[in-house]
Amino acid sequence: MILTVDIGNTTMTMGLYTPEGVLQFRGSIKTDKNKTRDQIAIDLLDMFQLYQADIRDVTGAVVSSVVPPMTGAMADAIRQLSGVRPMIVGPGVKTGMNILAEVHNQLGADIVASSVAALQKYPQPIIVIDMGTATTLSYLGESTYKGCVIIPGVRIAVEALSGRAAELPHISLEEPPSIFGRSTIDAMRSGVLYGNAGMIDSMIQRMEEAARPVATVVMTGGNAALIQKYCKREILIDENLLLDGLYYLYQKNLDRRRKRGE
Ligand SMILES: Nc1ncnc2c1ncn2[C@@H]1O[C@H](COP(=O)(O)OP(=O)(O)O)[C@@H](O)[C@H]1O
Ligand SMILES: CC(C)(COP(=O)(O)O)[C@@H](O)C(=O)NCCC(=O)O
Ligand SMILES: [K+]
Repeated sequence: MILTVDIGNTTMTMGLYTPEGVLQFRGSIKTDKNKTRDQIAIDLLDMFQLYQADIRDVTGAVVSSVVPPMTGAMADAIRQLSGVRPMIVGPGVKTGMNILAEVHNQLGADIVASSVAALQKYPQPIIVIDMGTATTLSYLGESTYKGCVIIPGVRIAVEALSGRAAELPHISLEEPPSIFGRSTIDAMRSGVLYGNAGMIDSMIQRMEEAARPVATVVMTGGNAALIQKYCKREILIDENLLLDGLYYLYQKNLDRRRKRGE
């Protein structure tokens, strides 16, 4: 079994794949930079117990992280529990994808993983949208990562607004009765939901104008379902995109790791 783990700024998501690539379970736990290695190990054990799987069946593991202080602790915890040394997505990992980036290792490991998965799963050119802590849109064509945009995420934008405007409350993101807010809360909900959806539609259009029209727009991340339903463009939702990418990266690098005796 192959364990895949993505450490994002809000959640750590874990998935267990069979060697053939069938996802057995996917679970997530809140990201917390202050956790010790032991606490992370307990989180892993809990997740396996919850989904009635045995961590000793893990024969390979792969981790992507955009939270550097947690990467080493997660790798250590996986090694302690399964005896497997995880592959860390970063310099030295073969992606099979040409990356047009000025500083190669600056590109987030999560963006690398979901781009690899999108190229494997969908017709090109592709725009991959990750609605996580940050909202990112990446443009892929000719098996090449051509660049991305990074935008404040849906939740952090609305939290910043509530935090900085004395009369604006913290709100839950539910559908307002109409685009015209007639209470403060509905006005904020309308602004956040339709505003983010409109921004996504417009960014897709601008990226297509700057490159070529795309064959696929695919969205993932914790806020994907919330925003996709208000977008005018047809957008696929793929909740497993990032973890699938980690599984593919693991498979692509298997021979290389074997040769190095890892
Ligand atoms: N069940 C959920 N668990 C965690 N975050 C969620 C959930 N549903 C929606 N969200 C929202 O999704 C965002 C986090 O998305 P996620 O893809 O986990 O981010 P990251 O990859 O940055 O950790 C947050 O803005 C959060 O408000
Ligand atoms: C853009 C991100 C903050 C998104 O993180 P997330 O919302 O998934 O937690 C992350 O991919 C990151 O830190 N990237 C490094 C900078 C770059 O990709 O260019
Ligand atoms: K995540």
